[in-house]
This record gives sequence, structure tokens and C-alpha cells, in this order.
Amino acid sequence: MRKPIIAGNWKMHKTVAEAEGFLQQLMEEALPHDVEAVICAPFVTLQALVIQSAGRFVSIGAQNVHWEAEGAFTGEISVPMLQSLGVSYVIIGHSERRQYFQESDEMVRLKTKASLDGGLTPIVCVGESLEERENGETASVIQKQVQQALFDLSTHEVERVVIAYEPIWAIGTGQASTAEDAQEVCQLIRQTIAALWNLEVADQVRVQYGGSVKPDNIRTYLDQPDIDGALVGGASLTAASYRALLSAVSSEVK
Ligand SMILES: O=C(CO)COP(=O)(O)O
Repeated sequence: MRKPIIAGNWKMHKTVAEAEGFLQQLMEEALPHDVEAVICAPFVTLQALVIQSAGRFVSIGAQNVHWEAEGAFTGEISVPMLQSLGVSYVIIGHSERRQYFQESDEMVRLKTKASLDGGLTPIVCVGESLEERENGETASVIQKQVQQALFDLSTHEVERVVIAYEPIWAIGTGQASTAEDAQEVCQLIRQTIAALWNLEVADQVRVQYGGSVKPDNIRTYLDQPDIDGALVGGASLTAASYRALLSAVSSEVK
């Protein structure tokens, strides 16, 4: 049974004080136990968030990481640095990083492997552009991205990976994918993993949908058999909205 995972991606939003205010508000009421809540925040806010969330049902993640443990890489942050803070997740290969910072499939692979080696859970992002979708290339683009990111991992490593399917045209546009289209691609992701490893492994991997997910549409995605969660940008920025996402997915009595 795969536990639903709702991850907020704050992108380049929130100062330390704003991040602390969010978490304080979020934790005013108990959080559901049957949903994994993750906040992926800017580097500078991570320490404060980890301390503040200790012992509560919310985990903290970063939005990027370098694959080397240390070295002459000005401006970069490594896996051991994140681990030493108590961070447990890291987003890898978000389309904004691929587009604006030239992250290649090979860099995504290296970052994924380094994160797993260092005990972090990677949330590996894949997704097609509008042009690729219109050209009928969605399946081949997604298969290639999944294969390139994961191909050298052991079965035990793959099981720990979370994959986020985020069609680029749906990010921040209000033009969310239909639940059926998202299911089709998330099923393809699982089939790709099954072909590379086996069905049992593919059955363990959690696959999220991301792209204009809101409290009022999240349930339609989570109702799909191959969608185990969501990676959410805009609607994760206020405590009220993020809590509404968790509540919409939880089956606990409210
Ligand atoms: O990029 C996203 C999450 O990583 C999605 O962003 P939005 O939820 O704002 O569309």
C-alpha cells in the first residue's frame, strides 16, 4: 500500500520569518496521519523549518542538490550538508531547473544517485513541453527521462524514489492536466520502471502529479490508480491552502 505524499514546492518564495509563520499556522491543528506531508523550501529556510517541525507529521525537503559531497563548486549545496540539517527529501530535475539552469538528464541521474547514497529521498521530476505533447511525443519523452534518471539504480534504491510527473504546460498556468491524461502518463512511468526492474519494484514507487493542483481538484488525481500524490507550487504557499490539500486527500474523519 503506497502512502499518499503531498509535497509543496515553494520555489523561490518565503524569507525565514515567512517560512516559520507558515509552519506555525499549519501546526496549530493536528495534521492527518495517513498522508505524508512534505515542504520543499529554499535552502536558507531549511534549518528553521526542520527544527520547528521536529516530531510533527511534516517532513522538510530541499529543491536542488549537487552530486559531489564537497569541492570547488561555488554556490552549490551537497547531500551531506542537507543531511546534517535533518532534511529528508530533495526535488531533482524540476523543469524550471532543466530550462533555466541547463540541468541535463545526466545531472539528474547523478543527483538522484547521490541523494539515495546519502539517505535522502529524491523527488525526481519528469514532464513534456506543450510542443512535445502536440507532436505526440509525450510517451517517448517521459520514458527517456525516467530511464536516464534511474537506469543504474539497484532495486532497493528505485523503490525509495518518488517520481513527479509535471507536464510543463500545466505548471503555474491554471491549465491542469485532466486526471485521465495524468493517470495515463503515471501508468506509463510505472510500466517503464517495471520493464527496467520488475513489477514488484514498480508497485512500490510513488508517482505524483504536479501542475496547477489545487484543493478543489487534488482528489480527482489521487483517485487514479497510479497517482500517489501531488507536487504543488502555488497552492502550497499558504498554510490554509496546504492544509486543505492534505485534508482533501486524507480519509481520516474531520
Ligand atoms: O511546478 C510545480 C510544482 O513543482 C507546480 O506548480 P503549480 O502548482 O504552481 O502549477
